[in-house]
Parts: sequence; C-alpha cells; structure tokens
Amino acid sequence: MKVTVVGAGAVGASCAEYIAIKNFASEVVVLDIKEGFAEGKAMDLMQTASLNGFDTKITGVTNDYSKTAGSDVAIITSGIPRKPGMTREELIGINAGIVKTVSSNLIEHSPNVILIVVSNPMDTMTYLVHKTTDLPKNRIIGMGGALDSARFKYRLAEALEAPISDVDGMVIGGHSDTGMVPLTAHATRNSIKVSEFLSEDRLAQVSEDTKVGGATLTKLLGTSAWYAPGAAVSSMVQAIACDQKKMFPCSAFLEGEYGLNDICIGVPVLLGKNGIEKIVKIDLADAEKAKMKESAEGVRKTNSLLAL
Ligand SMILES: NC(=O)C1=CN([C@@H]2O[C@H](COP(=O)(O)OP(=O)(O)OC[C@H]3O[C@@H](n4cnc5c(N)ncnc54)[C@H](O)[C@@H]3O)[C@@H](O)[C@H]2O)C=CC1
Ligand SMILES: O=C([O-])CC(=O)C(=O)O
Repeated sequence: MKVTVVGAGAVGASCAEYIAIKNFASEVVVLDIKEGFAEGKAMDLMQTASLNGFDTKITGVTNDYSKTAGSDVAIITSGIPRKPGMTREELIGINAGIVKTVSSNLIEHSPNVILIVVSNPMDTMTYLVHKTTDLPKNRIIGMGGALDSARFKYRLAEALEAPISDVDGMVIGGHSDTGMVPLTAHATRNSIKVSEFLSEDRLAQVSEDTKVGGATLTKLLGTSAWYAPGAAVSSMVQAIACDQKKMFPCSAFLEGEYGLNDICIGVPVLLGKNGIEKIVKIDLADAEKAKMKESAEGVRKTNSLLAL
C-alpha cells in the first residue's frame, strides 16, 4: 500500500507519523509546496523508525507529483489552518484553490486513488473534489466525524469519570462549530445508554464541548490541532488498507440518504478496500433529524461560496 500525504505541516506530518507507526503501509510519500520542508519532515520521521519499530518507508518531495504515482490512498491536508477566533468556513477563499489543484494533480498521477480530504472547511472541500474531478463517490472521503467522535468519547469519559475504552459514541453532521450532531441518545457505557448515568444538562454540556472541540484547541494552541486529526486519518487509512469494513462517520456524497441530496456531510459509512463501501442508515430521533437538517443548511451555505 502506497499512501501520499499532501501538506507536510502539523496535520500532514502527524498523519504520516501515525500511519508509519501502525506499520500497515509499505510507503508514505509526503509532498509540500515549501522547498525542502517535506524532505525534512520525512527524514526526521525516518529517524524514528528504529526507535518506534516500523518498516514503512517515508519520503518527502517538493511539489513533484511524479513521485506520488500509483498511490492507493492520498490525504489532502494542504492549506491554511484557522487562528483563534476564526471559523473553519473563513478558510474557504485560500483553501478551495489549493484543494482543487492538489486533487487534480493527485488523480493525474494516480487514477485509482482513494482521496481523503482534511483541509477545511472540510465538507465543502470534499464537495469541491466531487464537483471538479471524475472520481466515483466511493473514492472521495472527508475526514471530520472520526475526529469529532473521538472528542465526543473523550468528553463522555470525562463526564462519566470512566475510562475512554468503556465509552462508545458517534458524531454526524457537518464538521463545524455549530453543525456537529453528537448522537447523545445513542452513546453508551458498556452497552448501557449514558443517559442512565448523566443528567440531561450534563449531556448537553458534553455535546457543546464536543462541538467546539476544534475551537477550544485552536484557542489554546494558537493554531488548530494535529495529533487527534492525524490519528483519526491513520485509522481510516488502515481500515481501507486492511479492508476492515470498519464504521466511521465520514463526509460522503449523499443521493437521498438521510433525506439529503447533492451534499457532502458526515454520516456513518463502512470503510474498506474500495473506500466508502456502504453508507449506513440509522434511525434518528426527531430532534436529531432536525439538527441534521439544520447542519446541512449550514454546509450548503458554505458550498454556495464555491465558484463552481
Ligand atoms: N478535517 C479535520 O478534522 C481537520 C482539518 N484541519 C485542516 O487541515 C489543514 C492543514 O492544517 P495544518 O497542518 O495545521 O496546517 P499547516 O500550516 O501546519 O500545514 C499546511 C501545509 O500545507 C502546505 N501547502 C500549502 N499549499 C500547498 C500546495 N498547493 N501544495 C502542497 N502543500 C501546500 C503548506 O506549505 C503547509 O506546510 C487546515 O486547513 C486545517 O484547517 C486540521 C485539523 C483537523
Ligand atoms: O478546528 C480546526 O480548525 C481544525 C479542525 O477541523 C479540528 O481540529 O477539528
């Protein structure tokens, strides 16, 4: 399995590191536009190989897409991150142009590639790739829900005073401060609904903390997060590489599922060797359906800013 990571910044390097440490890919190519930057990150990461015990070969290149040829999976992390006080949607002006060029270059050299879009505003960037390339919909996947669900589980464990491994839960909807839909009614501790242990108010707080998870970290760090985003991407790539048919909420192109059409937004999917193998339909409560509808309206508003 050959994986390309475009963008050798904070998130791109974290993706490359976790993919290598998990040791399922033979090769990771990191590409950046900044002269020598990807080469430096790749060399630094390779010098952890004997310490961390992996055999994945990581190489870095400056904007040379011929080195990415034959990639099975490519991850797009190129673009600017937000600063404290900004929304993800404000990044569209610069990132749309970058994502459009990068996806077209990747596909030119790897026509069978599965693309994972990370750059923000992620649902809109995923939609942009759908609209501007010929890739089938199962091979264009937006990463947001896997990360948001990990943050949801972190906040649930905190509220429950439980180990995170006791907790399960999922976040669907748009990857934005207001658009995420944490499925609190479905979340469990050891198969028991968390509502048995937590008050409605505490659950509402968990939900709110989850939704502003990225903004909270951006305020603390001065730029957005990278460890959990890299870990989330690496788990998705592993599910594809090892044909796991594992369920993650991902931004997928919808044609009627969840009552939505012509939009990329977070829904549960099964990831395997073909990318999105299936969009999983679950019964939502009326309140969750209403939140999903509102979330879709927010994503559509951002999509309307694209010059398509
Ligand atoms: N979907 C998600 O859950 C998450 C999305 N993000 C997004 O990921 C993106 C990257 O974030 P960071 O890594 O923190 O930013 P960063 O600034 O550390 O890295 C971005 C890298 O992209 C490179 N780049 C810019 N234009 C390029 C081009 N045309 N070709 C190749 N490389 C190019 C830059 O040189 C830089 O090294 C941001 O848009 C951020 O908002 C970040 C975290 C989670
Ligand atoms: O918050 C941001 O801008 C980056 C991101 O998408 C996240 O960490 O969830």
